[in-house]
Order: sequence, then structure tokens, then C-alpha cells
Amino acid sequence: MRIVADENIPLLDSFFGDIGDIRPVSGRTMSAADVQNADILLVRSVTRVNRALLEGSRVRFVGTCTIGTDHVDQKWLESSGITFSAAPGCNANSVVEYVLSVISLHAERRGVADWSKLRVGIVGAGNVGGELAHKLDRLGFDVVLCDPPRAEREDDDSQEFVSLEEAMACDVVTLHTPLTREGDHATLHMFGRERLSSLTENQLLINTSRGEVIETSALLARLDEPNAPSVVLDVWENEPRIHAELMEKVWLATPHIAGYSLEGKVQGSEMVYQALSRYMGLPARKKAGQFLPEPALNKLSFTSAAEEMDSANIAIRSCYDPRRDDARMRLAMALPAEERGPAFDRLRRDYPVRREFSSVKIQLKGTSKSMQDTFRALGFKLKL
Ligand SMILES: NC(=O)c1ccc[n+]([C@@H]2O[C@H](COP(=O)([O-])OP(=O)(O)OC[C@H]3O[C@@H](n4cnc5c(N)ncnc54)[C@H](O)[C@@H]3O)[C@@H](O)[C@H]2O)c1
Ligand SMILES: O=C(O)[C@H](O)[C@H](O)COP(=O)(O)O
Repeated sequence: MRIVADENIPLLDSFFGDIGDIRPVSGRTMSAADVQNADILLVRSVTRVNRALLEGSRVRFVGTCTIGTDHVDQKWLESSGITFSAAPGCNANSVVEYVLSVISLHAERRGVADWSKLRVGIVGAGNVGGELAHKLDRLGFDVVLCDPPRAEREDDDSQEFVSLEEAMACDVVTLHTPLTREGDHATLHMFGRERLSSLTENQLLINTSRGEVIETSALLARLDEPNAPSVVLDVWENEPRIHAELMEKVWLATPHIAGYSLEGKVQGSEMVYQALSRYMGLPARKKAGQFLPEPALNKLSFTSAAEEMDSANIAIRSCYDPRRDDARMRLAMALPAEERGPAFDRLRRDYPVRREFSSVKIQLKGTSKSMQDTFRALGFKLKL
């Protein structure tokens, strides 16, 4: 079996080495010639998988080690008899932790002593949005969900959904839809001039979905107006050639790494390994957990003198602080225009190891029940 794979897929050899001969190539520049003699193609989100790439090749199985699938022409694959598999939910928790860290910074910078007083509107309540809602709910936040496709499908009233207008009236509006270009609920440029004009300076807009869900020119114009909202962007139109002027105008800018916890990336590889093993009728015995190294930070300790929100902020930011990614990105984007695209990709390729909250044990001595509940809700392991 010949496997052509994006060189940035973690643990390629560990997961797929005994299934076939692996040829790692650059995902961004992968060409039809690269895949012509492959039986299996493994990608991440930066490779356009379509007729132009695969027609005439031997490829029979395509796996993307990512949640998003907008880079894959699934209709064409199906019509060509090529099996396709993605990794739904693999890095959902990583994105949730990114958003929680951003909200904690926002609350602090706005002088909101109790972050759970912020109302959060989640647009797109699937794996990421659903998990975020669950955690925020446990943390005591008032959360509303806007998900018209789910609202249409689920008519049992067990979950309440609100209109986009209501979600957009919240203190924090966070986007978790896929990028879709067709259909009644297409999300391409869903946030254009009119919708962005409803946001005000007291609000925070976070986009970790896909850059194209927001119309760049409309956001640029909105950010030049008085009373503009705070904006955090992890995803951009036209990655890796992002709009540098937009980056300068947003509060926090990161290079599409919200899902880049080590756990999230390794789970993406594991899920495609499992799908490929099923496709080939092979046993799938390897698990992501067996490949995760010991975390650099594995314990934090708080005493009865610790204040709840301060301690939560310390723990959250010890694991993940988006301001570090923001600083790295602004430095890289200060390069001459023609060097920025490769620099954006390098930030992603050489991303430092980031571990999820669950890799840290929190020792709490003599602290309140409420503080223990907060740490549990965030996903930390407790040692009482
Ligand atoms: N920044 C990152 O690193 C990163 C990481 C993971 C995922 N993502 C992106 O986040 C997206 C969401 O991930 P997920 O795992 O939650 O996907 P998902 O498919 O589980 O959920 C998406 C939800 O959005 C809803 N939706 C679709 N169109 C909508 C619309 N017009 N308005 C409101 N809701 C709509 C769907 O009904 C679904 O419930 C992915 O498609 C991917 O593009 C980004
Ligand atoms: O869709 C996803 O899973 C995420 O956007 C993912 O983190 C993208 O990472 P990439 O495939 O570009 O490395």
C-alpha cells in the first residue's frame, strides 16, 4: 500500500507505518503528481482534495485528520467510489479551552470580577459549540445557542435555540459553524456589513470556525467605525495570505491554532487510523493516549488563601494563554508581504507543544466547594 500524507500529520509512522509505505509531502503544495501512485491519501485542512488532485490516481481512501471538511469535495469523492473519513470532534476540547482562555482575559480586561456574568451566544452548536455550552453552563454562565439546522431537525423541544439576532446581542459571540457555500444555511460571508453593524464596543466577537464565515472587507470597515466590538480571530480569509491590516485592528490574532493542543492533533491521527483500519479490515489497537508524553506542567497547588477567579485564571493561562500566540503572529506578520504566507504556515508547523487542562492535576487544600466545582467544570483533574 502506498500512502501519501501531509508531513504535518503527527505520529504518521506510529499510526500508519505498518499499514503501508508512507511518503510525507507538504500539504499546502500537494499536487496531482504527488498522489498519482498512492492508494491512500491522508491530509489536513490545507490540501484541496478534489477532481483536480485525484482524477486518474489510484487513491481509494482519503482521510482528513481534522474536524473541518470544507477543503474536501465529498460529492466528487463519492461519485468516484473513493472512501472518505474525517475526524469529527478530535480537537473540539482544544478549541473550547482556547475560547475559555479568551473569555477569561476579556473579563479581566473589562473589569468583570465574575466572568460568569457575561452572557455568551454560541453560533453553531455541534461538537465544539456543544462542548463549549456544556462547560460554560457548568461554570454558571448564561448561554444561548443559535443553530438553525439543528433547530429544524430537532423538533422535540429538549434543546432551546435562539435566533442569530438574539445570539448576537450577547456580551460574547463565538462562532462554531462549518464553512458551507450552498443551501439554506450557507455560512460563507454570513457575517457581512449588516450583521457586524449590530455589534457594539461592549461586545466580544470570537471566530475559530473558518475565516470565510466573516467577510473581511466588512469587518475591516466595522473596526474603523466608532463603537466597534473587540474581535478575536484564529481563522482568516485566504490563509496563509491573511489580511495584515485586519490583524492590526483585532484585539487578539492567532494563526489557526485553536485546535492545536497535542491531544487534539493526536486524536485526529487516531480517528483516521481507526477509519482506515476498518476500511482495510485490520484490527485498530493503537490509541492516542499511548503516544502522549508526560506534560511539562503536571501539577498546580492552591491553598485556602487563594481567590477563586484569580486561581482559575492562573491555571487556565498556565496551560494556554492566547496572548503568546498573538505576539508570535504579530512578529511574523511584520515581515515583508511576500514572506508572510510562509511565515503563517511556519507558525503552525512549528507550533509549541500545548497540553489540555486535563493534563494538569490541581491540588486544592482547604478551598471552597465552589472553587473545586469551577476547576472540575474547566476540565482539570483535582487532588483534594
Ligand atoms: N480553529 C480551529 O483550529 C478549528 C478546530 C476545529 C474546528 N474548527 C472549525 O469549527 C467548525 C465547527 O466544528 P464542530 O466540530 O463543532 O462542527 P460540527 O459539524 O460538529 O458542528 C457545526 C454546527 O454548526 C451548525 N450550523 C451549520 N450552519 C449553521 C448556520 N448557518 N448557523 C448556525 N449554525 C450552523 C450545524 O448544524 C452544527 O450543529 C468546523 O467545521 C471547523 O471548520 C476550527
Ligand atoms: O478543522 C480542524 O480540525 C481545524 O481547523 C484544524 O486544527 C486545522 O488544522 P490543520 O489541518 O490546518 O493543520
